[in-house]
Amino acid sequence: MNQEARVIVALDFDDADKAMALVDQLDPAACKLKVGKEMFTLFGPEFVKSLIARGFDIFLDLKFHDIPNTVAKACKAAAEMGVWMVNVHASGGMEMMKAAKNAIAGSSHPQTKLIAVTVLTSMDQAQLNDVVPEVSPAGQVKKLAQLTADSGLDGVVCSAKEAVMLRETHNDEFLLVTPGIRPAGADVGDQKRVMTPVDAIDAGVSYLVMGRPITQAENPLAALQAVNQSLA
Ligand SMILES: O=C(O)c1cc(=O)[nH]c(=O)n1[C@@H]1O[C@H](COP(=O)(O)O)[C@@H](O)[C@H]1O
Repeated sequence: MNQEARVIVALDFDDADKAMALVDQLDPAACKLKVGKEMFTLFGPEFVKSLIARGFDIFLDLKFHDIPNTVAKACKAAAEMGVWMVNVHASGGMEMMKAAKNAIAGSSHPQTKLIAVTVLTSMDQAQLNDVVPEVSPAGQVKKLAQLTADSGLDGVVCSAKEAVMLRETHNDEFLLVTPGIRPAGADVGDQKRVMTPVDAIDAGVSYLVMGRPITQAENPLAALQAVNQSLA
């Protein structure tokens, strides 16, 4: 594969051996990997470092959301682990995002990308309005993406449904990383704002985050290959 891998496989396992059995089948040229709250809480930095040692780009998805000083220090620690990408919640505000960005820039691994979560892909209008009244998911994503760009971050996590709208104001340098990706006919699970891989890339998405459609497939490698072929 000559093109950079666009699929980020979400390793959401409660068992490191099961995760490694999957990783053993995967090629760093064909996908990147995401380590989230479950696996990081269970297996920590050593697990992340073992994946980096195998040549994978790692998105450390811990969605930091705290006061600026705390988030900045957490992001610096993540960058110094050698991860490719780390994230915070955009709703933490500009001061928090700028502090995080500056901390990474001053770390020993300043190339680590920093992106911000806008509105979780598991939220629909009703759930969002329980938290923030009288806004649509698209409206809230637009506002938080602008705040993220103004804070100097590398991009956002959003749903692919918002990609076309965001590409009207943000060029390709601004990364759109989208979970909630489901091949046609796949089980949606708890995701609400979903799209197929091909439609997402056509809409201007930079990277597709895919968990269960690959990790829970009977043949995960074949599932990943089918996605990559559909994008070729
Ligand atoms: O930041 C994320 O990665 C994320 C943000 C978001 O809005 N929605 C979302 O599903 N995610 C993550 O993306 C992955 C999606 O997994 P699947 O629904 O199994 O494909 C999970 O690891 C989630 O934690």
